[in-house]
Amino acid sequence: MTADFSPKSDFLRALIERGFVHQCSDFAGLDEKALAGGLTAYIGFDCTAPSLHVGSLLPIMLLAWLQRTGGKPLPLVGGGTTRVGDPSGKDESRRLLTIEQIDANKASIKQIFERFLAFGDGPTDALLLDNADWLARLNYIDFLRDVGRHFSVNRMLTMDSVKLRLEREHELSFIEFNYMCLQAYDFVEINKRYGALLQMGGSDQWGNIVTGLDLGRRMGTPQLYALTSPLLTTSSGAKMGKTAAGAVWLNADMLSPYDYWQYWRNTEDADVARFLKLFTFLPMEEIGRLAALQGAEVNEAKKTLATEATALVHGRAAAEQAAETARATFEEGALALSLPKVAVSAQEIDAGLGVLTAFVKAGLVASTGEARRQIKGGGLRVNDAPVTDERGVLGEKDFAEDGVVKLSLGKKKHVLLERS
Ligand SMILES: Nc1ncnc2c1ncn2[C@@H]1O[C@H](COP(=O)(O)OP(=O)(O)OP(=O)(O)O)[C@@H](O)[C@H]1O
Ligand SMILES: N[C@@H](Cc1ccc(O)cc1)C(=O)O
Repeated sequence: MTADFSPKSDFLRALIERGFVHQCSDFAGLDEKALAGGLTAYIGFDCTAPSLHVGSLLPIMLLAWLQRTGGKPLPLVGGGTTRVGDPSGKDESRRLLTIEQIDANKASIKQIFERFLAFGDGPTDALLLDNADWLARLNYIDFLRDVGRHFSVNRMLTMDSVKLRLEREHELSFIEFNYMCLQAYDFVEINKRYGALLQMGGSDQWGNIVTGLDLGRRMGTPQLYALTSPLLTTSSGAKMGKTAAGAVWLNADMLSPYDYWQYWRNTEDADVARFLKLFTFLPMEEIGRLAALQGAEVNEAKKTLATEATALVHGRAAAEQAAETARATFEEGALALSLPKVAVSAQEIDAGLGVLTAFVKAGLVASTGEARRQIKGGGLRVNDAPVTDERGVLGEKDFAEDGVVKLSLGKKKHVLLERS
């Protein structure tokens, strides 16, 4: 769809070459607006959780690219729309959140935008909007008469968010059915208030966004534009942002910068180049060089991805700290595995290997008496934990996953007892 279009504007060029574009209502028209300068665009984020997750990074990066190429980004929190609940891409009705929950979520979501966008009063400075400012005050009858009359229910029934529920005979409540009207109205209102011509979002938002284009046409706005990004999955088909352990949150109090770094470090080989383009601002030439790395060197590219992506969300210092912790942990692990090993039979372990005997077997002390003396002086450790009980017994649990237990005398002498 984008293959035969060569953009003239820096904005669309960056978006297309980095893989951000799934659909656009009018490439040529939007390119012209972007080229003219001062393009204002908005993206909405509902406050359904206390933090955004890596799936929402894609829309945030769209806003960041707009600002970097001379446009004005308007991130919007859905203080109003979250009270209704978007059925797009959802098989089942959402649980309605209380207003207190929504406000708490909103407060903790907001901070993330400041990491990616420069806010202020200048022409390309970002402004944070909240649709509760206009939606919460709407009068039902006035809204139906002024706005509702422009919506065709026939057309609404053809939208994916509605059609999929109807086809599967899954419940779609009236409140959810209204959601697209509110998002469409937002677009018209944001055009009036801030001159936004473009709304972006993930591909699941297409129906809601083009409903806004339609409404704008009927309510006399200038031509509005829609652009969506692909909904990202990893090469193995998992939706980005969700892991078996839960979502990959952006707020540090919900996922530590170290775990966030590790998430990116564990990227599948086939995704590295794609993710470098989407989730870092590294120049394309640098990404080209990293993408060409082969074999074990791919790990270098993954580390760069992890550090750059973490720096954007948590700051450069936290990202470098995470990279350093990962390096140290890895090197200590490698070091441990190259320590001298002494075999102990499985029967001996299963019968209960006394801690004193274990240190004698390892050759770290000459006798159980010496072992006792060392314990009193705090000189012996098992798997880095000081031994305090001379009657202690080493069991299955002490032999870590790879079947070894690390015995240490003082700081420098280590032996691995290996189950054989
Ligand atoms: N994996 C993804 N790739 C691209 N965009 C995404 C992804 N996940 C979410 N988004 C986009 O981020 C915005 C917020 O999404 P939304 O509030 O639906 O969260 P969600 O995590 O997808 O929801 P849920 O997990 O409850 O199904 C939307 O514009 C959506 O299109
Ligand atoms: N519907 C969007 C959020 C949104 C809310 C209001 C808008 O005007 C635009 C977008 C989502 O669920 O992700």
